[in-house]
Parts: sequence; C-alpha cells; structure tokens
Amino acid sequence: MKIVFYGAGNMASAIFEGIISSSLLNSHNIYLTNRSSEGQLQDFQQKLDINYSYDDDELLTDADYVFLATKPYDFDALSERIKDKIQPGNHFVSIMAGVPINQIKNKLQMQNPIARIMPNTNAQVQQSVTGITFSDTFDAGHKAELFKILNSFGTALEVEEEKLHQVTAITGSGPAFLYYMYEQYIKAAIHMGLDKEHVDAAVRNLIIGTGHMLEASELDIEQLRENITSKGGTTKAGLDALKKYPVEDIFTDCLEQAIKRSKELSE
Ligand SMILES: NC(=O)C1=CN([C@@H]2O[C@H](COP(=O)(O)OP(=O)(O)OC[C@H]3O[C@@H](n4cnc5c(N)ncnc54)[C@H](O)[C@@H]3O)[C@@H](O)[C@H]2O)C=CC1
Ligand SMILES: O=C(O)[C@@H]1CCC=N1
Repeated sequence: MKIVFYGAGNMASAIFEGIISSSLLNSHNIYLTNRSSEGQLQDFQQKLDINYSYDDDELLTDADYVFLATKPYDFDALSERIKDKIQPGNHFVSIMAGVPINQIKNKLQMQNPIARIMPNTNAQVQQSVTGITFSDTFDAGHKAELFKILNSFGTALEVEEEKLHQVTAITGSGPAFLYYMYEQYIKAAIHMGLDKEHVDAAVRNLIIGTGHMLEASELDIEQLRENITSKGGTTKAGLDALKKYPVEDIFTDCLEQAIKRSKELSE
C-alpha cells in the first residue's frame, strides 16, 4: 500500500507517526510532501525512515490513499498543484476542517473517491477519535481498508457529512479546549503556594491518572466524581464554588462558536 500526505504539519504528522507506531504499515509505505520546508521533511525522514518528494508524478503514481492535509485556505494552491496529475486509483482522504466533499471534487476536477475525516492530535499516541464520511464513489473494500488505517491511530466513527461540524468542534478541537482548562487549573494551583515546576509535574500526572481511570473504570463520570466527594469534605467545598459559575453554558458557547466557524469555512 502507498499513502501520500500533502501537508506534513501538526495533524498530518500526528497521523503518520501514529500509523507507524502502530506497526500497521511500514514507514516505507508512506510518502510526505509539503509546500516548501524541505528541512522539516528531512527531519521526518531521519527520525522515521519515511519517504518524501516534491515530484507529484512520483507521489501520485500508484498512490492508494492521498491525504489532503493543508490548511483549508491553502487548498486552492494545492488543487492547482495536483489536479492534472491525479491517477484513477487515488483515493482522497481530506482532513481539512469545513471543506465539503463537493468542493474538493470540483477544485480537483475529478470523480475519484473522497473521504473526509476529522481526527485529533491524540492520533500521535494512537488515541484519536476520528469522524469519517464518504463520497458515494467509495467502495466497500476501500472503506474497510481505510477504517483499518484510521483504527491504527485511534477509533473511527462514520457520520453524515453535515454532522462533521459537530465532530470538528467536540473532538477535533476538543483537545485544545481541554488543554486550555488544564492551563487555567495550573495557573490557579501556582497561586496556592507551591512552586511552578512541582505544580506542572503534579497536574500532568493528575490528568494522566484521571484519563487512565476513565479508561479502566466501568463507572460513569458522575459516579467517579461522587466517589471523591465526601460529605462535608474538601471536594464538596471546591465543587460548590465551581457550581456558582455557569460551566455548562461556557462550554455550550465554546462548542457553538466552533461549530459556527466550521460552517463558515464550508461556505
Ligand atoms: N491541528 C489539529 O488539531 C487538527 C487539524 N485539522 C485540519 O488539518 C489541516 C492541517 O492542520 P495543521 O496540521 O494544524 O496545519 P499545519 O500548518 O501544521 O500544516 C499544514 C501543512 O500543509 C502544507 N502545505 C501548505 N500548502 C501546501 C501545498 N500547496 N502543497 C503541499 N503542502 C502544503 C504545509 O507546508 C504544512 O506542512 C487543517 O485543514 C485543519 O483543519 C483537523 C483536525 C485537527
Ligand atoms: O482549528 C482548526 O480549524 C482545526 C480543526 C480541528 C482542530 N483544529
């Protein structure tokens, strides 16, 4: 199998590093290209023993899956770069937020199968939650094969194309929203009199441990929280303070704004 990445930035590298770590494919199956930062591709080649090229004929010939991994606003330039070189066997996999299948088809002027996926950067540790939607032209055999690739760097769920807006906000951008909360937690903790280095390390371990608990426990999140909350204790005092703020409303606004932006990008 041959997989090509047009774009080797934050999200693409999380995916190909995730695929390689999973051992599903050999790094020799994967080809990278980007706009012009050859040094970055050389670094990936050294680190991962992966191929790179700026020759689109070489990249697209016999490519089974072609990942479109530029920013949405760079897709026009990418389309111009590759549209005359596309091969009948190329199956396209777009990771671009908010760019509809129809727009991809029109810009690339082709009828090849297209999948849109919405992964997240947890792909790098094989923990992406990835939404996927397919064009009508994507056959069952290739769908199954692509699911195998996606499952090598996390879990994948098929959704209607319209629902990708929600997936983009909730799990695509989701890690950034959680990181932001952790940042605020660390800032607040530093004000409690411990030094920054200790707080950083302690909170990282707190987050990692809590993630492992979610993974290992069969209890729902509410029950896990209640198990920590003694009657009249410290957790209850802290939670009572938190509940004075409209935390759910804050997240509703956050997700609604991200969904709105995803819809704007698709227009
Ligand atoms: N960063 C994230 O957490 C997520 C990003 N995405 C989507 O992934 C896409 C890429 O995002 P990032 O990796 O964060 O961006 P990035 O800026 O880190 O990487 C973009 C890459 O595209 C390349 N590129 C630009 N123009 C090109 C061209 N004409 N030909 C070939 N390569 C070209 C750049 O050289 C760079 O390697 C975006 O469309 C974004 O919506 C989706 C899910 C999560
Ligand atoms: O911020 C963005 O537009 C992309 C899509 C999901 C995460 N990052």
